[in-house]
Amino acid sequence: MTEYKIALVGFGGVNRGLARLVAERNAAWQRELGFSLKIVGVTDLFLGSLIDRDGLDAAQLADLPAIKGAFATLPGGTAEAFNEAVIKQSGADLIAEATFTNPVDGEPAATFCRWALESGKHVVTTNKGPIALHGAELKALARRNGVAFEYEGAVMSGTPVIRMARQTLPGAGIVGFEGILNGTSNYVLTRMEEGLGFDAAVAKAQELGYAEADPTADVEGHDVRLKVVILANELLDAHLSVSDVACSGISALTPADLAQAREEGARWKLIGSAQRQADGSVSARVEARKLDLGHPLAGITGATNALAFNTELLGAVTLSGPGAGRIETAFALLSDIVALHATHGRQ
Ligand SMILES: NC(=O)c1ccc[n+]([C@@H]2O[C@H](COP(=O)([O-])OP(=O)(O)OC[C@H]3O[C@@H](n4cnc5c(N)ncnc54)[C@H](O)[C@@H]3O)[C@@H](O)[C@H]2O)c1
Ligand SMILES: N[C@@H](CCO)C(=O)O
Repeated sequence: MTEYKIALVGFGGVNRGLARLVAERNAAWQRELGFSLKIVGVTDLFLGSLIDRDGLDAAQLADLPAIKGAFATLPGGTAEAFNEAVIKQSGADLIAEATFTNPVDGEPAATFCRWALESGKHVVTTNKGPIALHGAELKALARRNGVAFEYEGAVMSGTPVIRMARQTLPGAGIVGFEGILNGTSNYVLTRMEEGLGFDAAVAKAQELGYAEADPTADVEGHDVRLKVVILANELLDAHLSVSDVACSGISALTPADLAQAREEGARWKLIGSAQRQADGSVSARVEARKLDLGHPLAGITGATNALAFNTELLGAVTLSGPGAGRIETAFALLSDIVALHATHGRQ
């Protein structure tokens, strides 16, 4: 039986969700997955940090009030976030990185990943910044250090889009994709169609844990742009940078635009897409599109995401599932740990 010692970096919705899952399901994981998790460290800019090599109480962590410096109220805790110490000195062999996505340079999350990988620790992350902006470097660093770097949750939360394509579509000839890749903006469009105002719908998405720390990234398409870069580079072997992807969002759409679309038998959706061109290059974009109601993506509502792969042998292969949410995204971290257990668990 394997016990992974895990440190949580960033303790917002996602890693708190993981702590909740550890509290409730560790015993079942031992039986069903062949491993359990022991949380030995946790650090957060707002809450502080805490290390216990013998293991922290996951239920107590999950229930901790979200007040500034809250870790200082627990034995051995501090109000300061000692990120480097938690990553390097907590005795963890696995780091779950879930701090804010920085769409400009991926920092400081990319540095957290480097610290962990250089110290021979596996990394699982839901943070799009390090992967979209430093993915090749971090994957190479993981390989050099003989550890895993997994990031399934960065694109469609718990819905296994990267692994599904990598494991089941080789040979099918993926030549492009288009999809709804942001739960918040799809939720906002759905609620606006029901009559809620834009600001109220964004506030509700924040309350439900779907939105980025700055929801501008959701509604202006910046979040989808990072996901399109990740998918195109992973699955189309593109070498795209964020600046290669033209991007616009949904903030200019009014209730009247949505109502007009309904009268025309259509719906507005924020679509991220990429396509291999005849010369072998890959072009990609993010934009609001008015889709006929018969389009497979037109019926995707709320925080659900969907992605249609365009393949040479199968035509369109479409996957849909939750695109955001605390527990849903914590599951993505678990799925990454299952994957690394399969590849590195017996070393
Ligand atoms: N919530 C979702 O549905 C979802 C889905 C997929 C991916 N993601 C990504 O996962 C990550 C975490 O999401 P979340 O919903 O938990 O976000 P969140 O805003 O709830 O939590 C992030 C936490 O990170 C902490 N943090 C920020 N900078 C830090 C730093 N420098 N050092 C230590 N702690 C720091 C913050 O204090 C906060 O508590 C984000 O990158 C997000 O884009 C979220
Ligand atoms: N804010 C993102 C989280 C998932 O990456 C969304 O709403 O899709």
